[in-house]
Amino acid sequence: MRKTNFVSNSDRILLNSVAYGSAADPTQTCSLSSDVYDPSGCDYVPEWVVRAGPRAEVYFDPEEVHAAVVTCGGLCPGINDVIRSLVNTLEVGYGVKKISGVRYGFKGFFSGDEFMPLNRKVVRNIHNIGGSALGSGRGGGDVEKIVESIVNNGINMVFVIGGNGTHAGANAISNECAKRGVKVSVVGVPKTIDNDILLLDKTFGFDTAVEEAQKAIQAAAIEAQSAYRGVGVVKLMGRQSGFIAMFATLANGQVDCCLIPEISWAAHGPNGVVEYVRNMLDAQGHAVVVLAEGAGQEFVSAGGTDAGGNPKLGDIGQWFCKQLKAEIKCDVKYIDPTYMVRGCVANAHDSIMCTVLGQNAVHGAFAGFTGISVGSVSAHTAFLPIPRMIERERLVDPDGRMWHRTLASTGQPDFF
Ligand SMILES: Nc1ncnc2c1ncn2[C@@H]1O[C@H](COP(=O)(O)OP(=O)(O)OP(=O)(O)O)[C@@H](O)[C@H]1O
Ligand SMILES: O=P(O)(O)OC[C@H]1O[C@](O)(CO)[C@@H](O)[C@@H]1O
Ligand SMILES: [Mg+2]
Repeated sequence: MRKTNFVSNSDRILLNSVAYGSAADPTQTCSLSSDVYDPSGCDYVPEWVVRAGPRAEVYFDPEEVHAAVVTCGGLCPGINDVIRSLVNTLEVGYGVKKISGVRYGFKGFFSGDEFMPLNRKVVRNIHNIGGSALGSGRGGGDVEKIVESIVNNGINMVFVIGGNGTHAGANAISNECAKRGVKVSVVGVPKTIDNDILLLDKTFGFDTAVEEAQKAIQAAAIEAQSAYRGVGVVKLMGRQSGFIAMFATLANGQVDCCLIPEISWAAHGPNGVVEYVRNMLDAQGHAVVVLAEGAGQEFVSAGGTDAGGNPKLGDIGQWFCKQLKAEIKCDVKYIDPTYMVRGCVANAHDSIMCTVLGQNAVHGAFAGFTGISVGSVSAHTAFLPIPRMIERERLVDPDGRMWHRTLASTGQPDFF
């Protein structure tokens, strides 16, 4: 480690960088109006978070470190970039020799699958392929068994790459280790194409997913414009948060209607989306609709949860196309790119972000932090307390400026 540019534990990053933020501002100290951000009416946001970076004093002797890396939940462009950055920083930056990759999510701690030995050579080119070199998975969040594995394998650093659920698991592991007096640093790296983690500027992979989604929307627009009364319908990922749909809609600029989980809408009736599409067809001859997969679940959800405890979704895209075909004369082309927006290599922006996050996660562990995650806050990299980040999913603010920009682009009305 070159002994330059050390960061002090007292260095802070301002979380709320806007003075007198409006009530709909997600980073404001107390939210009084938006029931999306805070049903109780007052959403406390700490003023500062700790600045990430290397510390002059480190808590661990690199010779004695056994680091484990695990990736959980759905895939996201850039996971391999993070793994690569973690390994490079551990090995080259600090001289760690023992790094283990845990296979297929949390259950890899106790499934009997061998850990994958990781070193600079193994990870050299993994960022050139999508997915997770370790395998990812849902389920297996058995904290007792995980901590037993940590103890039995002499692991003292755990890097957990995952979303809200994974971070809840990471926090529980950190707490259980503390309870048992096991000295382990558990550090998260937020991974979600949905961009649904509180307090962060943006999560890695989101940008790439939005970019990939452009291909689907562009194709839908071309199909719609080339057909007689053509309607292009695109369903994009976004379980509870509509960030991908909103950003992809804004970036594309040809979308007539964007439907997201945060905003309820009527399909039928004079103010419904079907009627709106009919009007668009009459007026301009074609229409393009983008739906987040979590939108309109009240019409299609059969209930139930997946192995990670996430709600199982009904197919709103298919359902919506069926309504269109039943009610109006039109030629519907439905595009559901599903996993294509996340099963790909990270773009340059995300790749760099992943490198920065991975490096700082290692700095955090060596500084002796545990139960923290690392993320971009006000354009700086910060260490954040996991519980505060996962109080709930981050959602699109229906009163926020980005959604209003989207409405200005599509020209859509309220659908109720
Ligand atoms: N409170 C918890 N304690 C222990 N483990 C948990 C907890 N919550 C979730 N987990 C574990 O974390 C795993 C990953 O969570 P989940 O499947 O929700 O993915 P995620 O990290 O939220 O990513 P994605 O954004 O893809 O959903 C779960 O499968 C579960 O095993
Ligand atoms: O089919 P899987 O792998 O469970 O993941 C699907 C979910 O994962 C996400 O991509 C989040 O990671 C959601 O947008 C989506 O609903
Ligand atoms: Mg989840």
